[in-house]
Amino acid sequence: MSAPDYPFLKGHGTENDFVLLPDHDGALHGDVDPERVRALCDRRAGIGGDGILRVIRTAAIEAGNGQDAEWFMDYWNSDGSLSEMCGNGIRVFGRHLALEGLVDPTQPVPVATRDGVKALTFAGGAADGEITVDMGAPRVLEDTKVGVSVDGDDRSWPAVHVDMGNPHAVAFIDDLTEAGPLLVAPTHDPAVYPHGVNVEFVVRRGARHVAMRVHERGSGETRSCGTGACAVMVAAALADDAPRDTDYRVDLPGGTLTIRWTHDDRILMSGPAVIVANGTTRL
Ligand SMILES: N[C@@H](CCC[C@H](N)C(=O)O)C(=O)O
Repeated sequence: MSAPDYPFLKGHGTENDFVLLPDHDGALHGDVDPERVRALCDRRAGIGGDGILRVIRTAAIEAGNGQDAEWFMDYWNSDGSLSEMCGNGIRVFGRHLALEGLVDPTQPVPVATRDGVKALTFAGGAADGEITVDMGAPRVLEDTKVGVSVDGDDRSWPAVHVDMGNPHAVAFIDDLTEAGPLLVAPTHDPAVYPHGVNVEFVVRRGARHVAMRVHERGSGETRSCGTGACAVMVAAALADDAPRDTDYRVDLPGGTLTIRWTHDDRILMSGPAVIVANGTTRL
């Protein structure tokens, strides 16, 4: 008997790339488990991606319990671990729902996640324009420290601890190359981050304009991280004593995101989201 063919799509948001698994009622794909996630995300033996977005109805997944949204973003990192939230992923997820006619892009679209419901607003139609996500309120916690080792030289920096539903450590540095190749996770205080942390390295580019690199928990260095860009904006706005409702431009290796911290303490993240392929997989 041949292996079943499962439907998948591939998409990205500022080159943070994902394999989408449409599994609307939780019955089509069988188990989505860490081993399968790693196989699908493998860039040589699989389809390749920084993570998996299972597209499932909130009613069909326990993590969706009590959330008021039809669709649940079941996000997995490429190493098979779960995360509470993915800022680029949720825009790609929304683009897919809109393209398939599963939601109405002329209205705000609620999407349930492990960090609660987020609302998506589409600037263009289903297929075009940026998508803005209301990411909710950031939590700024006590400062901490991160470090890397570059050619045997140990470097460390103070870091701002920002929780965007998932954990972040934001370090301001002088030059983005200072952080080295980021092939392994930067050192951090395990007492502060018992479940690991996403680490952002940031430089100033101008007024309300920064650039960053990120080492993501569970995925390694990626071309972009939406929650990371939000954490960076919060750290920069605090350092600048910026008034609320000011837009920051955040440049990442894979593109640009615009982030606003509103007067009512919400973070709005705007950026592109693209579906590039669909097909079937035996994985
Ligand atoms: N790339 C994502 C964040 C994905 C989750 C992260 N690696 C974690 O483990 O918290 C984004 O765009 O926010």
